[in-house]
Amino acid sequence: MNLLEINGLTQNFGGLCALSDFSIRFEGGELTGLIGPNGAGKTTVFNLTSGFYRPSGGDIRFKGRSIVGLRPHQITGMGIARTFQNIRLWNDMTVLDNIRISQHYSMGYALWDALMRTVAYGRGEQRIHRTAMEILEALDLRRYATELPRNLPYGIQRKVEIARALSVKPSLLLLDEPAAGLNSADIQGLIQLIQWIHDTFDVAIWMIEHQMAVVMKLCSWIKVIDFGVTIAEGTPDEIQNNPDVIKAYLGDDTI
Ligand SMILES: Nc1ncnc2c1ncn2[C@@H]1O[C@H](COP(=O)(O)OP(=O)(O)OP(=O)(O)O)[C@@H](O)[C@H]1O
Repeated sequence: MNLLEINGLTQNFGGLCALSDFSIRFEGGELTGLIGPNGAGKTTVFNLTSGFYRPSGGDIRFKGRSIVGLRPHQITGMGIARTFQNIRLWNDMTVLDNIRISQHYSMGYALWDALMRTVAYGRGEQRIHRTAMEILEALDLRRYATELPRNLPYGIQRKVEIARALSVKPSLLLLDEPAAGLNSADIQGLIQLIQWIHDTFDVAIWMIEHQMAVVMKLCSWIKVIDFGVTIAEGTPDEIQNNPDVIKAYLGDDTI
């Protein structure tokens, strides 16, 4: 059984076909890239996979089950976590609370427990706190636990967002332009971090990225879309030398 299987995914927005007949498979453990020029439909693919949009056509199966029509939190609960192109942290909550809140889908207790502060509630909260601290420790973020995200450098905010996604122990992690807005030193750190996450956790990573150095360094397989249509897929070498890809990006120049 494939971890993720997308077949014939199509998304129309009014008269605009943002994505057409998109298919991909993950067996588990891959580090795969999704690239394409601005407006190609990349984030649409992630929004569909994570339940933010309901597709106009096609199917998305995760661990053998169709997830079309499920709510984002249900999909997260099944094991797909994501980050966003524009960082979406709760700026009035501490870093620790940002991580804790993302895990509440798996609390294992009902509203009643929360209202009555039952033993199950207490245990659930302790487990959430422990997991959050472990993930902060693992990503070397513990010192920021009590800080508000808005007071942190952009590169650290990115890392916190990745930590939050990882804290739900996903089997598939979607990273939407993780290098956006980072300086070159932060980008080197990000490359190392993503590689470390991939080597350390049992997680497949699917990444949208405009920074070719990041994609080419990290991904063993890359899919390219343009105007919602898949125009190429292959290894970094194959993609860099693919004339259709070069044309889509730069006309007649190289990437
Ligand atoms: N909710 C929406 N309503 C209408 N049009 C949308 C919506 N979301 C995306 N689009 C359109 O769909 C197309 C694909 O957008 P998408 O954000 O998926 O592209 P992208 O490849 O992620 O672009 P970028 O690299 O610039 O982030 C664009 O023309 C965009 O304007």
